[in-house]
Amino acid sequence: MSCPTALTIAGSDSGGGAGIQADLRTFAFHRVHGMSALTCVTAQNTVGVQQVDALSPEMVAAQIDSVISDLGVQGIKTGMLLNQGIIEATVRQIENYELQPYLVVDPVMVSRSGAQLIDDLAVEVLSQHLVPLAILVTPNRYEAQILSGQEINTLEEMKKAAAIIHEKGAKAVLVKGGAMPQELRGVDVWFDGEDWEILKTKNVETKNNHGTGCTLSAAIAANIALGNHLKSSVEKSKQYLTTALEYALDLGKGSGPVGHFFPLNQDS
Ligand SMILES: Nc1ncnc2c1ncn2[C@@H]1O[C@H](COP(=O)(O)OP(=O)(O)OP(=O)(O)O)[C@@H](O)[C@H]1O
Ligand SMILES: Cc1ncc(CO)c(N)n1
Repeated sequence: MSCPTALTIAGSDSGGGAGIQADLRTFAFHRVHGMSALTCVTAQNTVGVQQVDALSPEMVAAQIDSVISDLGVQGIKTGMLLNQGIIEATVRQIENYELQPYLVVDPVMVSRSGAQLIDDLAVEVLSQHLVPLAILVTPNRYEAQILSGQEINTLEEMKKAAAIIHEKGAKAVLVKGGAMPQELRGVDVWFDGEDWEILKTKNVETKNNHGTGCTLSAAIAANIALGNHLKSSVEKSKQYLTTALEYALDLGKGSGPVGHFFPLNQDS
């Protein structure tokens, strides 16, 4: 039996809510074979990130070599890339294997709780060298502020930031509204250079929202691997994420993980 494959280039979250753990669960939900190139290990839980250790850029590149040369790939997402060396290694491999048509970049820099997840130096390299290769880049409010150099408090400012980030070369941009004020929470702005779309779902009232961004970008990569067009991949993934958020798990003392396999949760 053949099966589409998707790759996450991202960090590990020991608490299982975000990072490769969320990505691989999301791939599995979509019946896509999940593969991973691990960039770093975080000691992390629902409350925060306690410690981080990086893998070497060579090891990140080697993992990408291993999976691409043997299994092939139809959808890719990047998550927490941590430092300049890892970002540069990722950029080289994307270019070597001409993986740009499959690449979704979640420019993980600052978590919604405000924790910095990437070195200062790395921000510039990510913005200048990785973002331009992507078919889609999915910044949250804070990341969009950094990438666009503008403050974002309103829907108009989300749209303006999306246009500025699009100028950097990404084919499309989705500015996510999870960290926006209440009335805009759950509202994301899509821009592909021609069309705008405001993706709006209800604001799900829950403190258990750990891994929303990872889950959304992994679902988009899975939908691309399944052969869906980019825009419809984004729309389907937004629906998936919203339901997963409604079935989020009340675990830990902080923000619990979203419920990736919500139909199973429903039965139990
Ligand atoms: N309370 C909410 N209700 C509905 N949708 C939400 C809510 N919070 C976040 N989302 C949605 O979750 C997705 C991820 O957005 P968010 O801004 O949380 O990303 P993020 O900060 O990268 O996530 P992470 O917590 O993984 O770092 C977006 O589609 C956003 O609209
Ligand atoms: C490993 C990892 N990747 C991404 C995020 C962003 O949510 C996180 N908290 N941890």
